[in-house]
Amino acid sequence: MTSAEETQEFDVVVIGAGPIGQTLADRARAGGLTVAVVERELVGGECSYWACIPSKAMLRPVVAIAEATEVDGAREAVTGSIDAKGVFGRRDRYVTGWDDSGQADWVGSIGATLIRGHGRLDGPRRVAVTTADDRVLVLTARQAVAICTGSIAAAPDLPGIAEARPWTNRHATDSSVVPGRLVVVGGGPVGVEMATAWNGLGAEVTLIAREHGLLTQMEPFAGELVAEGLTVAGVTVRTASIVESLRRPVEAGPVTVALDNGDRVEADEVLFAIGRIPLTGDIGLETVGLPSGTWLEVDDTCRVRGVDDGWLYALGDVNHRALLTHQGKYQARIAGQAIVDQAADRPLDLASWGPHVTSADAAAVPQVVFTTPEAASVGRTAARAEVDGFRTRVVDVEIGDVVVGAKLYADGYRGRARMVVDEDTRTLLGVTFVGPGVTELLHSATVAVAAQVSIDRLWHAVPSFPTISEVWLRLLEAYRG
Ligand SMILES: Cc1cc2nc3c(=O)[nH]c(=O)nc-3n(C[C@H](O)[C@H](O)[C@H](O)COP(=O)(O)OP(=O)(O)OC[C@H]3O[C@@H](n4cnc5c(N)ncnc54)[C@H](O)[C@@H]3O)c2cc1C
Ligand SMILES: NC(=O)c1ccc[n+]([C@@H]2O[C@H](COP(=O)([O-])OP(=O)(O)OC[C@H]3O[C@@H](n4cnc5c(N)ncnc54)[C@H](O)[C@@H]3O)[C@@H](O)[C@H]2O)c1
Repeated sequence: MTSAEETQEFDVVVIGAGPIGQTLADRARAGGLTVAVVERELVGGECSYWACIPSKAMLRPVVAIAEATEVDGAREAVTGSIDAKGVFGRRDRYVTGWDDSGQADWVGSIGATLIRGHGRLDGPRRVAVTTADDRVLVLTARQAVAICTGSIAAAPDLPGIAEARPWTNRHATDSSVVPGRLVVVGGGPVGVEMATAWNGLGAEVTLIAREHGLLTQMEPFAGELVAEGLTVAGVTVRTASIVESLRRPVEAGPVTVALDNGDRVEADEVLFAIGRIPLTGDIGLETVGLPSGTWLEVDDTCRVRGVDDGWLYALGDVNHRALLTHQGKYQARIAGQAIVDQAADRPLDLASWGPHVTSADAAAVPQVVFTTPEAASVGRTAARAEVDGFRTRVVDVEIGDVVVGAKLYADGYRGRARMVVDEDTRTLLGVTFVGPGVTELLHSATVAVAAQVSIDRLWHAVPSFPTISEVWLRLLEAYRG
């Protein structure tokens, strides 16, 4: 039982202080609302400590070296091997030694109240927080409760999995020891990025993907070029391979990974990067009539479906719209505006691309995979556009053959770009770039897709010479024919 003294009232209660919960708190505070943010582990969430930030801190040195070796004259200056200690030191700085006091201070600096503990819904508009010393504090929310609890790595139910003690994204991003041999299972973004990072750090890496290619959410050529890049870098890539069991008979000994074709791969560590499961199993969803442990289905303002009065929001990974930090933060900006406007009795504008609708979740999600080569995409793939019923035309260019800026960027540049055009509106449905140095190019495509810029107007967006951006001209020329 909780006593009346343990109850506090706020306009908004946010469960989970990852990047998405923090962004929502910021928007609600900017709109003058009172906000409590509940966090049970580290303020900053998975992204700050075991995902985006440490992985990119580790990948950047690997990519920098790979790029230098693609430039005649610079290549000769790359001697010796990567300094793993230096890379780990760099990562440790970016994760602030897994100390969240800076981010906790930031929550205070915006005028939100940080409450440390495990949050659970306790009926409509109520959140019960169990603190580390087992006190229960009840928070009530006048306007909204936002579930921003994120996700954890999925673990397969395989014989020998417990004794194998597999790595998840956590060990893959916080280990300061380079295993001699590492098996990475999963050909998605985590798998290919971690294979790139640990191979660059000196591990002998085998990447095992159950599908026929890698990065299957992107255009097929993205996975093909990334697989080629991994192979050239020394990674053994095995696609269409299923892990059937694991064995680590001696605790300090190697682990053996058994594949469906009878092959065995021995390694010192095995990383499972096979997707995520939502952290919704122990957050009191049943107290508001929702099933627990599932992804939360939301409308386009990120309100959870099936909840009366629309007071419950779910943002970021938990709603499974796009498991990306930037897209979850976008949802938080939109939902935050909706919560603030509703509190002020202002009507919501629910038109597509309006201020209270996360239209980009469906049409313009950008993603960069930081491999060598980099893979960057926004919007629909050609296959997706076809399934969605668009009348499309698809144009491809080999970047290294036709873009002078790319040739100058890397001798023997290998990369490809694709533009998927909606023939009825002559606007872009999706764009993909794969190649060295394309990451910073992606936002130009995101602007074109989200703003529905017509092909005819794109001719007036002149790329600087000689940059990789001139790929836009080559795509337009290919479209014109
Ligand atoms: C290895 C890896 C690399 C990635 N790289 C990128 C990248 O480069 N770019 C990108 O955009 N995305 C990347 N992602 C995805 C990105 O990490 C997630 O999309 C992002 O972290 C989602 O943010 P979130 O706030 O929803 O969840 P999280 O970051 O997981 O934060 C959720 C927070 O809620 C807390 N919490 C959970 N349950 C409770 C509870 N009951 N009570 C209180 N607190 C609770 C957790 O402790 C956590 O702090 C990567 C993912 C992985 C695994
Ligand atoms: N740079 C980035 O933007 C970035 C980097 C890392 C992760 N992320 C995001 O984080 C999320 C998680 O990434 P992820 O790569 O773990 O998941 P994912 O779901 O994107 O890819 C997992 C892959 O593992 C495969 N798989 C599933 N079960 C398997 C099994 N039992 N055995 C073998 N393979 C299996 C899937 O078919 C899939 O190809 C993704 O949504 C991703 O977009 C983004």
